[in-house]
Amino acid sequence: MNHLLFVVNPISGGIDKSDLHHQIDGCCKTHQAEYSIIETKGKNDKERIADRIKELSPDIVIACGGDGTINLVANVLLGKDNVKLGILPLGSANGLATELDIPEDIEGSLEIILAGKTIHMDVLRINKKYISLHLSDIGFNAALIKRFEASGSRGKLAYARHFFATLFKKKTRKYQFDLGYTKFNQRAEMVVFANATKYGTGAVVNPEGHLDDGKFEICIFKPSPWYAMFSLAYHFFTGQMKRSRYVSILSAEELHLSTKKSDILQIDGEDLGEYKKVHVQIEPAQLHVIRG
Ligand SMILES: Nc1ncnc2c1ncn2[C@@H]1O[C@H](COP(=O)(O)OP(=O)(O)OP(=O)(O)O)[C@@H](O)[C@H]1O
Repeated sequence: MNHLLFVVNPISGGIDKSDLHHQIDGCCKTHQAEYSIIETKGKNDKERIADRIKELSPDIVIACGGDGTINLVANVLLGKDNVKLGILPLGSANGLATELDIPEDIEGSLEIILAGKTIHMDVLRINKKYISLHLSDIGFNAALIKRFEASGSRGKLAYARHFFATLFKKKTRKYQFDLGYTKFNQRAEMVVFANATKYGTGAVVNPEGHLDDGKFEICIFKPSPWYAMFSLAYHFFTGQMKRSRYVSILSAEELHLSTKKSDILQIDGEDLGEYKKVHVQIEPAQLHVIRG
């Protein structure tokens, strides 16, 4: 019999989870699966989850929350091929769940978890410390995330307002790219380090990305006039970013990126502060992840 360990973030997405335990109980009974539940506290969670895994030896650990909760659980499961990572998307954006075709309804995602279709997913190691499972970037989008988070606002309208405010103040930086076999300089508004293909909004930044190909993509957004946002939006939402004259996409296994003036870095939706140097390295097949 499978043992499932649910890691529930009680505050993610601002979603009421009062019925979640009941739904988990119903679904696990139907599928004759044993289960345990642990709630995150926002402090020492990695250690508490690792202790529970040691104690229970679960077959699947399910991150119930947003991308931050998935990143937390993934950190504990790295390199453990015998424990699968499941996702119950209960965050505000749920970018990785969308990428893995996991629906946002609880019953639907539990069905997928119990069906057990998996991939061996790569992760990006950033500055030898953080892991990125989905999409990380330096520049425009990270500044937008920081601005939006600091405002404390929610919803699409507020997001659009902050998008335009960031757009009209956008900066460019001269970056040095060192991929080992080649080095070059390029001025850019944003550089994306992409394991996945699209943001939680559905905007496809990296149309040819794969979570399990042993590579990541560097998507370089070159300086553009403000009105280029119309053609960029078209390419984002039709999955044709490779055709944009303002964007270059390169495949890589390792990148040393540097700039003279620091800029904001975000990893899987979390603002990490400002950096002048970013080192990105692919770590292939680190997570055994359940997909739809
Ligand atoms: N019990 C808790 N109380 C307060 N904060 C918590 C608690 N448990 C986890 N956290 C915090 O929740 C954040 C992660 O939230 P997560 O990203 O999963 O959801 P979200 O932000 O609502 O969704 P998304 O990132 O997809 O927009 C982390 O910053 C973590 O420290």
